Amino acid sequence: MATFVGQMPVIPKLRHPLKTPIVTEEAVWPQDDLPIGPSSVGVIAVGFSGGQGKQGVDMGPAAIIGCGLLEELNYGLGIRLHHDHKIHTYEDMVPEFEADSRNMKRPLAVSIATQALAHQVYEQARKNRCVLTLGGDHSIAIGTVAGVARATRERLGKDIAVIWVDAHADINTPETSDSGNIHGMPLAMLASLAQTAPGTPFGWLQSKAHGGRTPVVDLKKLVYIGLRDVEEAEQQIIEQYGIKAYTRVDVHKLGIERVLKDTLEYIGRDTPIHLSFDIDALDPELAPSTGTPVPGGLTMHEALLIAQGVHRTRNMVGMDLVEINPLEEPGEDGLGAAQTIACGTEIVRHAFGAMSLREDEYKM
Ligand SMILES: NC(=[NH2+])NCCC[C@H](N)C(=O)O
Ligand SMILES: [Mn+2]
Ligand SMILES: [Mn+2]
Repeated sequence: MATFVGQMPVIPKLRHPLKTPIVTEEAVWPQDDLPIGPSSVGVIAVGFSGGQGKQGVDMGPAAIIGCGLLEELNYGLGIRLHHDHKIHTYEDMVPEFEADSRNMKRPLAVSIATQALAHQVYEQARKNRCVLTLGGDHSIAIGTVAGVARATRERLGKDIAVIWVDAHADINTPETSDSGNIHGMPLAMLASLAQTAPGTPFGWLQSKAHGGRTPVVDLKKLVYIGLRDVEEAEQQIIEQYGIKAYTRVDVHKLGIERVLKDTLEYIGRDTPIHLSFDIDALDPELAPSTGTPVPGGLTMHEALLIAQGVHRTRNMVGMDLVEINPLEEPGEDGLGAAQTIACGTEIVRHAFGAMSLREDEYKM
C-alpha cells in the first residue's frame, strides 16, 4: 500500500467517527426500487499514476479513504458497499520502466493496468452495482468506462452516456498530444480515435473477450462540463464530432442549473450514466492538490449540483473521482490537500444521494 513521503494531510473531522464501514462481498441493498441505478455500490481504490509524470496521485485513494469517505457513504447515507480493502496499484503486472512508444508515455503499463481495472469494474457492475472508482490519474477511466459500458450493455442492452467533468478534454490522440501523458487521452482511446490494433497497447478495448463492441464510448453520448484548458487539436475533435461541451464560460453565462438540465435532456431519460469527475474541474482555490490545476474552475455549489443532479436521475451506473494528488501541495501545511479531499468527499456524497438543499430549492 502507498505510504506518504511528503507532508501528511490534515485529516478533516469525520461526521461518523469510531466505526469501521460495513463492507461485504455478498450483501445486497434491501430496497432495490431503482429503474437502472444500482442496488448497491462497488468501490475500487486505484493507486495508479502511470498516465502522467507526477508522483503522489497514486496516494489519492488512500488519502480520501483515510479521511472517512467510506464511513460517510456507509454510515452517513446507509449505502451498502462492496470493497476489498485494497489499494490496487497493478505494480506486479506492469513494467517499471518502458520506452515511450508512438508518442505515448508508459503505454504498456497504462494498458495493462486499465485492462485489469476494466475487468474488476465489470465484475462489480454486472452484479447490478454502481461502481465508484477512486483514482489515481484520469487514464484509469479507460478501464472504468470500458468495464461499466460492457456490463451495462449486457445487463440492460443499452449504451452508457458519459458526463466528463474536467478542466481538460482528455481527448488527445497519441498523435495530437504534446505531453505524451495518457491521462490526456482516455476519451480518444474509448472512442476509438486512436488506432489500437489487437496485440498492441489498448488493443484489448477491441477484443472479443472484452465484449467486442467498439467504440466503447459514442461521442454523441459524451457531455463535458467545466472545460477551460483545451488544446487546439482537441477543440478540432470536439467540433468535428459535434461533442456537447459546456466550458467555464458556458457555466458562467448559462448558469449551472441550465447546463445540468440541458445535459440531462441531451442524454435522455432512460440512459445509464457514467460520471467521470476530475478534481481539477474545481477551482484550484478550492482544490489545489492536483497535478494540472487550471484557474477559473467550478465552485462547490456548481459541482454539488452536478453530482446531485446525476444522482436524481437514478441512472448513475459508474463514477470516477480522479487526480487528487496529496503531494501537490502549494502551501506548506497540508491544508490544501485536506481541503481537496474534503471537496472530493462532498462531491461523491452528493452523487450518492446526500441532500444539502431543500426539495423546493432544487427545481430542475
Ligand atoms: N486528466 C488530466 N488532468 N489531464 C490533463 C491533460 C493535459 C493536457 N491536455 C495533456 O494532454 O497532457
Ligand atoms: Mn483535468
Ligand atoms: Mn481529466
